[in-house]
Amino acid sequence: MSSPYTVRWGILATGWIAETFTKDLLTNPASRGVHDVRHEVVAVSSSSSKDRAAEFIKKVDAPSSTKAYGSYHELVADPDVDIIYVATPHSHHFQNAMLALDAGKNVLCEKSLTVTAAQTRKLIETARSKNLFFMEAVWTRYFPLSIKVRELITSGAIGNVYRTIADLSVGRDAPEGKIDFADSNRMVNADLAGGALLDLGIYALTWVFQSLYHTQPETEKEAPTVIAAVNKYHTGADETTSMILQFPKHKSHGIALTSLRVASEPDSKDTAGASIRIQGGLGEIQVVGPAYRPHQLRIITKESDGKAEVIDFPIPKDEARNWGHGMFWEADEAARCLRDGQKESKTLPWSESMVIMEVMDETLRQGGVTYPELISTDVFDPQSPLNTGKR
Ligand SMILES: NC(=O)C1=CN([C@@H]2O[C@H](COP(=O)(O)OP(=O)(O)OC[C@H]3O[C@@H](n4cnc5c(N)ncnc54)[C@H](OP(=O)(O)O)[C@@H]3O)[C@@H](O)[C@H]2O)C=CC1
Ligand SMILES: O=C1OC[C@@H](O)[C@H](O)[C@H]1O
Repeated sequence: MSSPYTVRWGILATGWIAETFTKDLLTNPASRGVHDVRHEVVAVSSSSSKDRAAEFIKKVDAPSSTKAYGSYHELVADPDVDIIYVATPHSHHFQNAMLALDAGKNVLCEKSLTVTAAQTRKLIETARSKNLFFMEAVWTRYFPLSIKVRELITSGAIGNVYRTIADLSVGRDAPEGKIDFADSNRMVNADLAGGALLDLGIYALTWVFQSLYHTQPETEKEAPTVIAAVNKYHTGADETTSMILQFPKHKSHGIALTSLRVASEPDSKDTAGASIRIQGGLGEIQVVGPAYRPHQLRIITKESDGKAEVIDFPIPKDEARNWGHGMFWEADEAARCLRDGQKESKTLPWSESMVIMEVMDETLRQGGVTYPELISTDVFDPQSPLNTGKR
């Protein structure tokens, strides 16, 4: 057997998801049955300080040879790095991903990809013109569970899919009209592109798009129209957003829901029912667990007489590190694309990221949500405070 293709990662930012993703990178791929690719973490950068990057390296138990940088600029200039993982708040994604692409680096960028569709367009154009790999890190798409759902749909297991209802909401309602996040928290802070839609609604949309758009034959791809209802929080960010997406030619509807007030899973024990229901003429696929990290499918078809076939999808753990979150599958996808010279992932192509961003743009427009110029401009500025960390 040939040796696995190795990808050398540079981690941009040192927050919660950077830590989770990097720990996944450091798991043994064999623990999830993967033998064709592997990952090395070669450098970490923090806009706060070099010490913070060094602490992060220790915390995730990365090799001692991993380089610590005190600036994003140094990271993107490192010739040993093949691909940069952008793990800053949404507000920063456009400038940070541009910084990396501009320096000739491939990029995996956290969700939501950008604040505006125009920013996403600019990133795609830049990746294309520089012949670089670029992908939105919607990790859920790469789960074996998601692959199974797409297979079930395209094989006709539930007939034509006419409707998908998907919800990702976290119940953080608090007294006196407040939400249980400090106003400075990235979940509600407009300066960090906070709000339910960009942070959580993207997952509800992911399920609508996987089931009603991605699975459409290439020649029949149809972008949806959207009607949205949006409640705004006092910070200006959206707190509850509901969208009806219509795909007229396909006669299908997607209902994507998100809220910071009510919970899609009030007790986290699956008793509230499936957070995603994909409904076809011949049956239904129910996706159980939070929309970002579901763990079970229930397939109910007319043929099975209403009896559900239940399939569990546990997240594999690397026993040696006592870790496994599920973000490694998207990293494996990025590695395979790099190995095969593909500049975009077939599982989440640039065109689809673009249409999703357009739906989010339109939703925010209908809801009257606007973000500051610094974070919504599509003019790249290497010296933007978003790149230098001078806050
Ligand atoms: N895929 C998933 O499951 C998840 C994805 N996410 C996504 O990851 C991104 C980051 O989220 P998360 O890790 O929770 O955020 P954190 O606040 O925990 O971390 C963000 C990091 O970005 C850097 N940063 C740079 N400028 C700022 C600034 N002005 N304010 C705050 N942070 C700044 C900091 O790193 P430094 O100081 O080192 O530069 C900080 O640690 C978001 O886009 C979010 O949507 C988040 C959670 C789960
Ligand atoms: O991507 C995410 O998934 C998990 C949520 O808790 C988090 O807020 C969000 O950023």
